[in-house]
Amino acid sequence: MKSEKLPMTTEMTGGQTTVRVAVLGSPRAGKSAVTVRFLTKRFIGEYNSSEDMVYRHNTKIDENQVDIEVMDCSCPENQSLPIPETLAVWADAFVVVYSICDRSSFQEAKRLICTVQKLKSPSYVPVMLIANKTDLDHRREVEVEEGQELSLEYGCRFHEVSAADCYISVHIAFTGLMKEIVTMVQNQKLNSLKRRKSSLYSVSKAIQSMFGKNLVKRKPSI
Ligand SMILES: Nc1nc2c(ncn2[C@@H]2O[C@H](COP(=O)(O)OP(=O)(O)OP(=O)(O)O)[C@@H](O)[C@H]2O)c(=O)[nH]1
Repeated sequence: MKSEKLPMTTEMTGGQTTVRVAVLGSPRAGKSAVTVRFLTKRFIGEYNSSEDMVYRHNTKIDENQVDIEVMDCSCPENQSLPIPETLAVWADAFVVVYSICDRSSFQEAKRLICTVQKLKSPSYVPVMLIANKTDLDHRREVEVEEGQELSLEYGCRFHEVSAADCYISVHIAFTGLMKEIVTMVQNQKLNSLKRRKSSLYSVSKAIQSMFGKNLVKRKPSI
């Protein structure tokens, strides 16, 4: 994962929201396939996977125009890399992908969820666990119940999908996550606005008590 020079803030300017999502998982779990399927509706069989890739996309979610940035994090074979702190700061949410045909990718998914939650602690971070390659059910090594249990344990979303076979399963999963992030970003903005108004009110009150003037006629509605 190469993530040293990342912009570090979630933005909401005017009606435009930017949400940033990092896609993590074992090598060959299908991170690129899932990401590209969501963003382009297409399944592309093979990707150059030695570099982190940031995809940008603009879409409408619940009447909000949203800029989505998705970082497809590369993962060298046979290595469990630490998650860079810059990536944890950059991302508003994480998608953790495993393959239902590869138990080790499921174990790695558990490690990754645990790590991102620790890195973001004590803040809540939306995490979505994606079990990919359901079209290969005959080679299944991880049962659907195991994915459900893991998601319950860590309080994250869970979807089984096939990037190869089914756009709609990928679309439903990602759209749900996007909606959650947009709502979170909007609530954060609303709360900081409320805090600003209430601190302005406190300053006015302090000035009023110092100078005895009736500077504050009524509490601003927030
Ligand atoms: N049958 C099947 N194959 C898939 C699916 N998704 C991805 N693949 C295949 O799995 C292999 C790995 O997919 P990638 O999307 O490159 O996986 P990745 O996690 O990005 O891999 P790295 O970048 O190497 O870590 C490719 O051969 C894909 O064609 C799927 O849903 N079903």
